[in-house]
Amino acid sequence: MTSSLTIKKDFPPLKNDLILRTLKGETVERPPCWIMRQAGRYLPEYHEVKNGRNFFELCQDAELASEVTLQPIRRYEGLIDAAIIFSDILVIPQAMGMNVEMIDGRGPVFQHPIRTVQDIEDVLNYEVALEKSLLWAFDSIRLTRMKLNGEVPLFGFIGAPWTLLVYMVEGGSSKIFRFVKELINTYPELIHKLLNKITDVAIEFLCKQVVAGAQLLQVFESWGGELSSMDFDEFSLPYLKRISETVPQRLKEYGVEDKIPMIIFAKNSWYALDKLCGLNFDAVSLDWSWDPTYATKINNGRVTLQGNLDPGIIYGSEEIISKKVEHMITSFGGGKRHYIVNFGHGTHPFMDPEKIRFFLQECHRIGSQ
Ligand SMILES: Cc1c2[nH]c(c1CCC(=O)O)Cc1[nH]c(c(CCC(=O)O)c1C)Cc1[nH]c(c(CCC(=O)O)c1C)Cc1[nH]c(c(C)c1CCC(=O)O)C2
Repeated sequence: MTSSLTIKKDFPPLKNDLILRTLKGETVERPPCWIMRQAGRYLPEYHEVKNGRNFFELCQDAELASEVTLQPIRRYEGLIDAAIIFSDILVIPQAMGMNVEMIDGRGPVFQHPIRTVQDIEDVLNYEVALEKSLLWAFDSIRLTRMKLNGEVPLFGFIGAPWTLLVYMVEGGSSKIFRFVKELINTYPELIHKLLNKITDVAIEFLCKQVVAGAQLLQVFESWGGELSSMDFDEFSLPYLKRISETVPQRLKEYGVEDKIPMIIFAKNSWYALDKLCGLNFDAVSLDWSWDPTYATKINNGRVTLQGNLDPGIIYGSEEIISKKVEHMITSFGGGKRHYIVNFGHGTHPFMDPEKIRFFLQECHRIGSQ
């Protein structure tokens, strides 16, 4: 078995570095394009590979996970400028000793969610061994880098600490966030200890994904918008800040020479945009609640912006897709600098892959003008 600690230097040379150049702040020929959840259930070839398997079983099989990662890159040949490793944000809670299953039609389900002080203490006392529990993730990244053959760079990712806490406490998806709100408003100090531990694991996991071969990183704060502005400052922002500052330092200690770009996606956290642009991330990904012109003004050239059309446009007509792509790209300043095309959130299982192709083609056409 390969050791996850050694940096492999003989991956195939990168042929498309558009997204990396953009993230360095360079002026480029057109905006790079990728899509959150670009692999998965809307693709018939995904179901063929999944073939009734359990979701986490699929993630943990390097051969199959790398195949699924490559599917959108192959299908939309030349239209997508980055791959994202096929895995899930919930692998961190798993590595922290929690049992999570993915139930079809229901989403993630935790066997024993954190509900009491004792539950928190148990997780705090759990000894995390990433190289053992997530060895499959590093193997999967390494194999995917080989199979990508330098076509496009590969993203590693994590869920941000607050979003992971939500899942660990609610035990799955939620609408009212009753249990996590109860805990943060009853035992804030203990919750901070837990968020700090999740952050430590998240930092380590991001760095080890890079050591295994990830060339850029995205942090998903999908439940950011469930916090008030004041609570975001307390329960999300400090941990995002620590991740953005510590990962580059730790990577140097790991012997990684290249600067690894990092993107933060904090969904519905509109009140935090100015603060997010001031952290040490290279890009901020926006959901569709943002007017690109206003976001560009607030950013004021500090970072690259990514996003942000409502993925729901894919259910619409080609004429309207074109119109909205045009509006998006021009409002982000034409797309030749500091801009990456994406949706404001992930694809849905019901989307027509050919409509997504049309969207990507239009982004190329309009972004090249
Ligand atoms: C919140 C979150 C999760 N996982 C993720 C997030 C952050 C992004 C977001 O906000 O959507 C991140 C994620 N999940 C998945 C990826 C793989 C790479 C890619 O984007 O193509 C990524 C980057 C695969 C997946 N993760 C999941 C699937 C579907 C599982 C299946 O095939 O049955 C996939 C392809 C399952 C998952 N995973 C999660 C939920 C809530 C669910 C169930 C709901 C749903 O089905 O959308 C947690």
